[in-house]
Amino acid sequence: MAILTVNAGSSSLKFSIYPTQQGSVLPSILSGSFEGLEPGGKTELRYTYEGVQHAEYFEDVDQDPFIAALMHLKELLLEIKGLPPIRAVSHRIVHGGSEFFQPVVSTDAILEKLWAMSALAPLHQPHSLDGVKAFSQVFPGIPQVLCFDTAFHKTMSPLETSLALPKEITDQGVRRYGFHGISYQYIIGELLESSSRSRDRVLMAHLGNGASLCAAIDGKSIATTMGFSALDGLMMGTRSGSLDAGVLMYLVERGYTHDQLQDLLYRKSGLLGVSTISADMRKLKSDPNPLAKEAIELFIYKIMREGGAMIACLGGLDLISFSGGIGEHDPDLRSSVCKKFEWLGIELDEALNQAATKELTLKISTPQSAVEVWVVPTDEGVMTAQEALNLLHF
Ligand SMILES: Nc1ncnc2c1ncn2[C@@H]1O[C@H](COP(=O)(O)OP(=O)(O)O)[C@@H](O)[C@H]1O
Ligand SMILES: CC(=O)OP(=O)(O)O
Ligand SMILES: [Mg+2]
Repeated sequence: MAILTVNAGSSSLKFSIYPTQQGSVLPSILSGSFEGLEPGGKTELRYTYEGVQHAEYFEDVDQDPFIAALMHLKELLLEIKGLPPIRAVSHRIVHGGSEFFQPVVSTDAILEKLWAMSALAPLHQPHSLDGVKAFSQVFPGIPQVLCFDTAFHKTMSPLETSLALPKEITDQGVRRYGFHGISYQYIIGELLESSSRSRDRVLMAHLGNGASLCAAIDGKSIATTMGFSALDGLMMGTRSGSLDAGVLMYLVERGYTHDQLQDLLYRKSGLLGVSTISADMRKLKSDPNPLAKEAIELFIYKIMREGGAMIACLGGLDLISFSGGIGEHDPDLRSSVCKKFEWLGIELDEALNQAATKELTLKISTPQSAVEVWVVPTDEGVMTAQEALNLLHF
């Protein structure tokens, strides 16, 4: 028996199949991702099955690229012979709102409530829910488990989640929620196994296409940079991060519609908007255009600025970790961020930093560093598989 996990990120669709045995999740036998899921773009499917890597490229001009990717995944799973029977599909769902803080088995009533939250995470929620619908059709009668990114942050205090708005607005559920929770739950689990300082004042940085920071004490989230929606906090691949609401009023006065604002803030800002070149850190690093450098500098500056607030919430810092596509693969970025926090007594072992690979959770600070620095390759897949198994007990 096995669990299929599906993670619809903002720029990618990741999937894995994990066999299970006597209540345990075994290492994945098939895993892969669709990248470049932008309208009109070229989609790249990479997957590994039984240790062999495969790559395919395709263009779907007439369809939403996420829907096209879901269709390809469906075909791939039907094509590959010898896969163990899928007993559950477990989905990462970005927004659970004020109601869903535990994994649940999907029902029509739950899906309807989650659809209503799409405007709060427009790059994710519709894709995830389309995924649930698609896989209910491919695997009829198989439970579809929904795991929420917001759930990990349920331990945040009312002070942290409150917004200084009139009560009639906050009573509607307008508050800070926080995201990347499935990733943070995995990261803190790795840190708890690896470091004696992981119960102290910990700052986790999830830096992918979407990016956020989470402050944790005793393994629990106490503050995070994303808020009501997945727009808040750090600068991201195509999202602005924290923004003075006065800018929105200025743009509305100049005729911007809701859809134009959504497109501007979620899809055209961040690294892409500032650089005018790309949302992909790899491309920006190799581009001589000064705007690419400017975008990277601003990305790092925002981590320092928001990180400072998180460290104040923690009352100091004992451990910082880097995860996500950028956090795991970019030693220069890690080094630049650590330099900004040198005043805390952080000392990076540059050789270890350069050597950190995607596969290993690794400490990259020197023994005398006042703050431990770790690279933790996050794994939202195994976390969602584990949650499904905990819920369904097979
Ligand atoms: N070697 C690398 N160096 C710098 N950045 C990288 C590298 N590999 C991947 N990335 C960055 O990781 C991002 C994707 O991160 P990921 O966490 O997979 O995204 P998502 O938010 O879609 O889950 C890419 O946009 C790219 O900028
Ligand atoms: C919440 C979020 O931004 O997720 P991702 O980084 O996967 O896009
Ligand atoms: Mg992601």
